[in-house]
Amino acid sequence: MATGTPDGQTVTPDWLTIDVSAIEGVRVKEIRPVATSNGYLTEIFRQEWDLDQLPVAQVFQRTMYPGAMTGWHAHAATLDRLFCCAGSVRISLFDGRKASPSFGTVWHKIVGAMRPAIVTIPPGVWHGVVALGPEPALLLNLVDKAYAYDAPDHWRLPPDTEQIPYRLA
Ligand SMILES: Cc1cn([C@H]2C[C@H](O)[C@@H](COP(=O)(O)OP(=O)(O)O[C@H]3O[C@H](C)C(=O)[C@H](O)[C@H]3O)O2)c(=O)[nH]c1=O
Repeated sequence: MATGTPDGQTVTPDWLTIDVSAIEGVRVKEIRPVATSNGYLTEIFRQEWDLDQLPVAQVFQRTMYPGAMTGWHAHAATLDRLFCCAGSVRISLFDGRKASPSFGTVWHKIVGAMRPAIVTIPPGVWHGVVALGPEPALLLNLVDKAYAYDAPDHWRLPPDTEQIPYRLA
């Protein structure tokens, strides 16, 4: 056999990814849909899951065409809680908080209708989302502070920025 590199472990025996807490404060809750006689029921968020202690101030839906991408963005004060309810997305994160133990870390999570999960992203963590696969992706965001139309808490970097060691594009 030619020399190669062996795969490392990526999932536990019950198929949970093993790199869940790579970035300080980022939480991932995998959710198992309940099969019913006429479809499925999937919970999205419960306070008692203890992902954070913050309110849900607004819920909005982001529709992404196949292949669409949001550039790198971060919030100074707002916590994002992302849930992909149709299609599939890759959420890429970069910890830009100098005081964080995971400062400088890049981490990715693929979620979607086949693998529901809610991902919480604290302020100061840069994120970019890419819609994967042939279907539009529907992303819900349950934020702790409602969007301010006149002064959005929304900071941006280009997808190929030198400041983050991962190219979204
Ligand atoms: C968040 C929001 C936006 N808008 C308007 C503002 C823009 O004209 C347009 C698109 O919003 P934005 O440029 O913020 O879209 P994205 O850059 O894709 O980012 C949004 O979707 C990704 C996945 C995130 O994680 C962000 O938190 C979220 O803001 O909708 C509103 O009218 N109300 C709102 O609540």
